Amino acid sequence: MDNPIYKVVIVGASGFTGSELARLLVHHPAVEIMMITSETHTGKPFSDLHPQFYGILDMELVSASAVENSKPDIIFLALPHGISMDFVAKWEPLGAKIIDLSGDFRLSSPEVYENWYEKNHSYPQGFKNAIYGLPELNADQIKDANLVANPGCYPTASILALSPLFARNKIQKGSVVIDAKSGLTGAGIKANATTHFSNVNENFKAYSIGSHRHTVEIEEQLSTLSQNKVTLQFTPHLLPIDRGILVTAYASVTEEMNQEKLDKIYHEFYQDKQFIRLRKSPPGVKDVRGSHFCDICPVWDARTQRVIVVSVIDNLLKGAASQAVHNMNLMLGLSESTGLSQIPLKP
Ligand SMILES: NC(=O)C1=CN([C@@H]2O[C@H](COP(=O)(O)OP(=O)(O)OC[C@H]3O[C@@H](n4cnc5c(N)ncnc54)[C@H](OP(=O)(O)O)[C@@H]3O)[C@@H](O)[C@H]2O)C=CC1
Ligand SMILES: CC(=O)N[C@@H](CCC(=O)OP(=O)(O)O)C(=O)O
Repeated sequence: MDNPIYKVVIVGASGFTGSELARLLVHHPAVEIMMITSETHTGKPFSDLHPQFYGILDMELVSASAVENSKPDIIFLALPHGISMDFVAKWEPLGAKIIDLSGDFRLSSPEVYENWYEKNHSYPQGFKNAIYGLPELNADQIKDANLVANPGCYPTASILALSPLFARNKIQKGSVVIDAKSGLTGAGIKANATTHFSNVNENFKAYSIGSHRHTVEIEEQLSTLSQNKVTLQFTPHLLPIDRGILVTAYASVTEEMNQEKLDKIYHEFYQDKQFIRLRKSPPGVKDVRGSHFCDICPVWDARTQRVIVVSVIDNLLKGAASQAVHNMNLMLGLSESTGLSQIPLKP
């Protein structure tokens, strides 16, 4: 018997992660893109907005209201936070599996969400079913999920950098500092004063010090992993590049450490994780650009007695779209790597 072809819908296809989803799904052997939506550009061919798809995906963009009668198997929500939640509330009864790329269902409760996102949550019931979609940590739960909260881009790079140490409770309480840098596509497709060329070009700056919403996402996941409440420092920076995140994480440890021991901890934790590449020298963002890889380099600094871990991802892929496809593969019982074999694009 032939393998089934699953029908997918991309909601918010006019944005950056929506178009990256389309790029991955066009050639995915187990799915067919049945619908792509936009409210602002309804009626236009997708390739008018994203000319790289000319002759490949010229399908017309339709309003999201068309989804209700379309019986999809998978719905990807590539919408801003605060918007996604209404679509989840409306579409959960349709029976399709939903993968939400926004932050609306990533946290432990509506109260935590409202505190960090400074807005009311319109669908608190959704938290009961949502599974945090980081395949390296939660694959078994993702397989059975109907609603997956795809992780944030900074949290993906940060959590993966530190998970092996937290899982074994090797980190000294209160010692973690995460210094993170992101390319501009992390801010979405709509231009604003911060992303204006002359404010970004040849510039480099920190933002949201002590208050970025990804802080609590990282803390919650590492708390669950270590079964201890984690509080950490997280500082994001805006890089004048298109895509890529580089995290440098610093921590003190609870026991005698050396490089060999550190390497062993990381190799054991990630031994069967095909998209984690442990590197001997610090990776750059171009080493993973356009791919689903997360490259990680853990270093022991004997002089300062600290662990320093560098990790890199492509924010639009491992930080968003390819992670969503990885989650879809798990939810559909497909091989995890289906459609995710892109080699990084360098230079
Ligand atoms: N960019 C990144 O690196 C990452 C993004 N994410 C998250 O993924 C989601 C999508 O991000 P990204 O693609 O960058 O965002 P973009 O801003 O590039 O695109 C979002 C799309 O959502 C649609 N949209 C906006 N408002 C509404 C609305 N009220 N109703 C319906 N549709 C709306 C818009 O399409 P239209 O106006 O055409 O309908 C827009 O193109 C966000 O939640 C983001 O936080 C997560 C990880 C990384
Ligand atoms: C460079 C940049 O602006 N990055 C975004 C985060 C990226 C993202 O989309 O995060 P969520 O999915 O959690 O919204 C920011 O700092 O707000």
